[in-house]
Amino acid sequence: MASLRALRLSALTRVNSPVSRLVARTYSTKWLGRRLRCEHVLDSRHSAYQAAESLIGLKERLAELIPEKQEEVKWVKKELGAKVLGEVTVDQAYGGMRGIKGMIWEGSVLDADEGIQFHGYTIPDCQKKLPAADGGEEPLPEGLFWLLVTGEIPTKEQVKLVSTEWAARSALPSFVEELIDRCPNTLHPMSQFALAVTALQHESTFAKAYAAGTNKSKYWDSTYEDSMDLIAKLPNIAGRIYRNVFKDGKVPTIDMDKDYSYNLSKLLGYSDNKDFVELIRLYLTIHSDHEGGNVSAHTGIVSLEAATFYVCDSDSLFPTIPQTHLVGSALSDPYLSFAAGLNGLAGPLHGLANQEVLRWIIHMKDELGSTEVSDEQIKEYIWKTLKGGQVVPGYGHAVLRKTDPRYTAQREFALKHLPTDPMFKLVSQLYNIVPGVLNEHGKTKNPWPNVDAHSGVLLQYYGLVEQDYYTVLFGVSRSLGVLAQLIWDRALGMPLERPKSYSTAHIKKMFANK
Ligand SMILES: CC(=O)SCCNC(=O)CCNC(=O)[C@H](O)C(C)(C)COP(=O)(O)OP(=O)(O)OC[C@H]1O[C@@H](n2cnc3c(N)ncnc32)[C@H](O)[C@@H]1OP(=O)(O)O
Ligand SMILES: O=C([O-])CC(=O)C(=O)O
Repeated sequence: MASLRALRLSALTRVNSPVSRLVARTYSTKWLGRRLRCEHVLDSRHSAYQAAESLIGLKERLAELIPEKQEEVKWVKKELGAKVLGEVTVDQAYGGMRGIKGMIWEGSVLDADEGIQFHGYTIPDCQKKLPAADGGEEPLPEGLFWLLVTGEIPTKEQVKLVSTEWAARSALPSFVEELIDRCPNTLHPMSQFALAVTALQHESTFAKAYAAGTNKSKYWDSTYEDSMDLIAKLPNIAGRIYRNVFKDGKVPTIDMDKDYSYNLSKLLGYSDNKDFVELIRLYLTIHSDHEGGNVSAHTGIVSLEAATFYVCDSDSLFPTIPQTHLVGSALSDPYLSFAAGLNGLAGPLHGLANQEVLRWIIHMKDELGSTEVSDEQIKEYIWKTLKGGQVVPGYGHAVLRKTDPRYTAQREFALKHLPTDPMFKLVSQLYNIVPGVLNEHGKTKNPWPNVDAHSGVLLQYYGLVEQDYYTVLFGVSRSLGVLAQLIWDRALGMPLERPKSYSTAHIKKMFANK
């Protein structure tokens, strides 16, 4: 067996292209010795890798881009470093730092009216340009990850390489499987998710490289390796949690020939339904990244550029961006950083809103006795929520001021695949009513729906009805955005984040005579 393996490896290595070297290295150092499953991969993939000989793989392309980007950033800092990005008021310091421009995030930029753009590509652009699976229409999230990392639209073959590599890296260490299996079913799936990701830190290439005294110019390499491993392992973590908490605890195996979304669907138990798999491809693409200031991104992984801020009405410098724990900037490895981000995503004002939305709608349906309800009944239900001092989940946004294009993409999916579903009709009815009520209420700056207002109704249509699980899927997707950025943070040598904070007493003192 060993000599057969060695033969196959040397055959791969003889194909002297960057891609085959990458694949050979991946198998030889990480997987081959450990997983018999890789035997099958080598058998079935060998010819594919030879055919892919002329392809540039993701890591090779990244390595080409890093020096260019480093030069670009050097130029921007030299030429534009003294420019002022904005002012900071005391209100903003108390107000969750809304509107403060204090971070660099390469993968995406959010426009209040247009929504998210990934390296300038809108969601409809991505749906048109990113490769889809054979027979499918929705973009493959592998392609979106490529776009986030490189700023370029990959070819179908390049996307296939990423799918293959993620499948090959997907196995979990047995102690992580056992850890998940030992969680009580009553522990929220998001807590199990963060726990498992933290435990995977045991495998961190970055942590080992750092401990071994690696030169910091090489940090991006081990950060890339960890990020690819971590993303690859998420379906096995997410699937295991779902099967343990809600099903029979039996976890299907990854199919080495299939794409990431198919495999996630398979591990959940829904891959027989091709429309569900398409939904997951869309879901993982659109939830991936939302620039740098959202809670999951800036908790876990952030890069702060040295911008200058002033307090309005004051000549005293106020360089304060009092943020929470910006774990990645402390050179915590990708596992620790992403686990921190997941804990932020698990909050009901952020990613947990998707479970809250479906719960709120089901509660409304139960209270009103049917999905056939009048607009007046819905209005009353919304007012009851507001008068109870609660938020209407799925509506409002810290930055967006129009309907979230991620909502629109999911609505279009529903119009195509489940136009007559009673719950979808209810979601559509809410879309026509909630903004008016929120406007009348008069507090919310953005009365329009966000991404979470739609995702649950799609998942429940295909039988994935366990709302408490939904944010785990969001977390799997968010890994793509935040880890792409973390790789760049290390490639660009972004510093430890440490903004300034003040106490209320200090602020009063600062402005006592002004
Ligand atoms: C993937 C995502 O994270 S998308 C967001 C998911 N979260 C939700 O859907 C939860 C419901 N929405 C909200 O709570 C908010 O709109 C947030 C948290 C998303 C944004 O918060 P903010 O930027 O503070 O919103 P905004 O500036 O409009 O808030 C002003 C007031 O309106 C209230 N408000 C905002 N949205 C809503 C809402 N959907 N229902 C009721 N009240 C709301 C705020 O609670 C705030 O009240 P306060 O002055 O008593 O504190
Ligand atoms: O941008 C935000 O603040 C919240 C959000 O929609 C996301 O993170 O996807």
